Amino acid sequence: MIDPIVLGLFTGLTYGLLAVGLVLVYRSSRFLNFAHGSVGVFGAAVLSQLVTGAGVPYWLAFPLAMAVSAGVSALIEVAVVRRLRGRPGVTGMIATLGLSQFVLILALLVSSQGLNGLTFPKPPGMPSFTLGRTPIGPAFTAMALLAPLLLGGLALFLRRTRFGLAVRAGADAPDTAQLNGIPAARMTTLAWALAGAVAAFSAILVTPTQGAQSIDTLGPELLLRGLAGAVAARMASLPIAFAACLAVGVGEQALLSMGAGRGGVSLALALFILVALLVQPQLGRRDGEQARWPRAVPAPASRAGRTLAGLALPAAAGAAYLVSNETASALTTVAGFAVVGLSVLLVTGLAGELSLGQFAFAGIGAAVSLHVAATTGNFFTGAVAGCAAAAGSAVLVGLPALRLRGLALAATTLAFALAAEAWLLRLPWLLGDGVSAPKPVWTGYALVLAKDYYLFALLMLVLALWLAHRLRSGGFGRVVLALRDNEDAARALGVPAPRRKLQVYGAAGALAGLGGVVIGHGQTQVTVNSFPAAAGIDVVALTVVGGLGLLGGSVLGALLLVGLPGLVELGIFGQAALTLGWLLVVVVMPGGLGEPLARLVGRLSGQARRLGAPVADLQPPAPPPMPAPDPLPRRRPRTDADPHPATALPQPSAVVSALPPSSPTVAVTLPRRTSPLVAGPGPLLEARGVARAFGGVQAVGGVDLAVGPGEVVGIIGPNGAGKTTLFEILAGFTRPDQGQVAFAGRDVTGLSPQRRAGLGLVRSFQDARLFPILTVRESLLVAGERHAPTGLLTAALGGHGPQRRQEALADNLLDLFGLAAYADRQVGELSTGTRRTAELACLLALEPSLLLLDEPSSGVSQADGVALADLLARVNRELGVALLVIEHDLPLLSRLAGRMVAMDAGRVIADGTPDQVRTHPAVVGAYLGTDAAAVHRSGAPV
Ligand SMILES: Nc1ncnc2c1ncn2[C@@H]1O[C@H](COP(=O)(O)OP(=O)(O)OP(=O)(O)O)[C@@H](O)[C@H]1O
Repeated sequence: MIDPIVLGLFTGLTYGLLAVGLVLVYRSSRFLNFAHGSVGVFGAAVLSQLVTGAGVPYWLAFPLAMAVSAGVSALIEVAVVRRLRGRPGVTGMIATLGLSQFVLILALLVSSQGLNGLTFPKPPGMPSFTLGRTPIGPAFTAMALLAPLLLGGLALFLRRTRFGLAVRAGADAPDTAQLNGIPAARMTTLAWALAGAVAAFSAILVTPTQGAQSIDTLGPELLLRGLAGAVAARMASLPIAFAACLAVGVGEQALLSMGAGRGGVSLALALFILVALLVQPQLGRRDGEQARWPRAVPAPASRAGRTLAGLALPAAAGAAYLVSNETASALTTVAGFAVVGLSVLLVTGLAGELSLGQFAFAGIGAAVSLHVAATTGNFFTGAVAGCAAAAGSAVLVGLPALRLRGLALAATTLAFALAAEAWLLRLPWLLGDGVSAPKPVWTGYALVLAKDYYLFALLMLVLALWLAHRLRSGGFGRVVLALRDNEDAARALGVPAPRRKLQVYGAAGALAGLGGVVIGHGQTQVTVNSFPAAAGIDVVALTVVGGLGLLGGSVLGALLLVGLPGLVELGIFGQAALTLGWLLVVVVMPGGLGEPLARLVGRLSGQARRLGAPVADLQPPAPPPMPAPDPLPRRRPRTDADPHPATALPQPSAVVSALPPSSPTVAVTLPRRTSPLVAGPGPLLEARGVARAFGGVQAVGGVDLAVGPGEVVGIIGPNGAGKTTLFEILAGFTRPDQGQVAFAGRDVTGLSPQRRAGLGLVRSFQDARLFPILTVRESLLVAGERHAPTGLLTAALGGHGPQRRQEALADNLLDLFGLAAYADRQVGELSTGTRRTAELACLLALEPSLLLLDEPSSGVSQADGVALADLLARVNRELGVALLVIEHDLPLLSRLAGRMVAMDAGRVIADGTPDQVRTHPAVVGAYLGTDAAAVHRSGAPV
């Protein structure tokens, strides 16, 4: 037993150092650096070259190599990571995946004989001995002696020195650090440099312990072990990350000594990471990221892309008759990768998540298809079973993904991909030691020749393109985009987020399975090597390079990244150039290569059309007047020195709104309800003793509140009183620690926000962000999903029924709310006033019985605020909708509400008519300060 523990502790030291670097980088840049291990390997290659090539003494070469890795890591931060700021976190992770490959190739160029553990320099002067039965070599001894020194030094540096404190401050709160004169950007670079040096340290000492294994073992597998410790430490605490890695090392050796093999270890690691992530779901959040995703390629360009595809298809089919069988095989692989790439297009391009496991699903699809086809003698039954198995696996992996997002999903799927390669796919009922592949038979003709099979692969690619197009372009794609853009807003509009996400993962899994079928049946004998974990990274890379917003992107990417090396012998320099090329595309071309290409074709075909078009057709339609975009509203800061919170601050009058302040009641016609208002015994909404604490803060502490049918109730209270948290509880976004919420006589405490929205309990948001990249019309179509949902199958098969009903509803609302001029504007471009109008139109599309409105006047001009209040009053009067309104603007609220509730420190302190509440001593004391005059200045109700 002593042996695994000793060995485990030694290897754990290495993993621990990797984890320390990962945490440092994560804390400074908020994303997972997949290149971390490779940067260390590069340092090891430099050391090897210095010592064996240039004869530099080992202990001089050691710090030099660490310094080189520090420099490389810092360079990555400056040249790549910094440029990606403001882009979705997924892009950053993809870029570091590319960097990882590129730096590994550079390491091979530096140390051309590779990093063979047997020939790699060992630290001189370090003792060797035997512990139990375990021989401890000089590298292990150096690790045991130097790792604590390095860690101690790092801890002292971070805790005690001015630089170290600045690094931590810059990493934890960059904005505040910047305000305090700390150059946060430089500190981030320093954190990256430190991480790079630590990575080199561990790679230099671990390589001599790796026997004859190659550089690959220092890739994703080693990274995964460091990652396991890092996620156990919530990507935050360096000591916990290090300690967890020691445990990982011991666990790994224990499993190996029990004969679990590499597969068992990979499986255990995957489960460890999954559990570590699930018990701390805050890591799953997007870390406050409001990703700025580029809009999909505009319609004319994508039309041009389709024209291009229309021309390319006959050419690709014709190629079958011109090329050799060998080339046809290579092209078949391109088609297979392109099909798997389409699944990435759905998961990453549409849903905005990074899955590194798509190729593992392809492997599962292939394995099942091969077995079923062989058993039934029918290829098509096999293919369908393969796609279904891949879809099922994707849904299973996607289940935890409902809670894990961003970095967490990437980490889980990487772990899954590695476990699939090392264990799952090796199971005898999947690929085992290899399965022979039956060929499809087409009307009695077996597609045995590579050229024939290539044509079949092409057909499958067209089918996959058609399916992906259907899923992306209709209501289904729109809903998924809405979820990516603003999940809370989508759920508030009744979108069933978990079901929709599982559907995307499932559909993407089926496409990946189809790709696997194409690749698998194209070979004679299929082994795990046909579906390596690294291909999961390649397939993401090729889709991003081709263009995530473009259907043909994965085809273009596959041609370049799979076709080129498959058809031309590139050599190591060629590989390096190709990897650098795709990396550059990821960094500088957010739309990939496909977008400019499609635009070019669009321009050319536009010019061609213009040459033959009558002059009148060439006049572009006049654009609607463009409102000045204003920044998202911020909460009005309130301090003790601001005793007039009830007086609305004058807002910039330049804000153009769809609500003309002078005649709001004329401009908007309210939609008629098609469903009756819900009602039940007693009040419409009733909260009983609801409480919620965050850590030590009791945000809501036992609130009772009732709102009757058709009633308008205002909620006031100083900042931090717990108003928004109460709303979150009422709408279902936050679970109360105690208490119940009933709506229309039904206990809804356990219901999701979307279920409550479906019942008629609908909320708005303080920032009215809605869906920044969707247009106003598209947002209304998403709201229309409540009455006419788009089913997955309907979407895949191209049914238009729900779309037509949604369009009729959207057109009606656009007219009624005077929003027609903005229909095709992206919501993110609109002024706050217009956005609020659009949000209200979306909310009313749901035909609510009760609207929860969170500071509806925030960020709009005073005049627009008055107009908005009048409109809300009409919503209440004409439609019978009850309103519960949080508002700091007391005069505005007084126009609207017949009853007011005041909160302070999480409790209701007054409840009554506006007059009663405003003059209530507790309200005066808590909300307006002790100055009674302030109450009068704040505006008496009219
Ligand atoms: N997710 C959270 N995690 C930790 N603390 C939270 C969280 N949400 C709210 N709080 C804390 O709970 C308290 C109540 O916050 P809440 O936003 O509900 O107040 P509020 O009355 O809506 O304030 P405001 O007028 O500024 O919107 C505050 O101290 C806040 O910092």
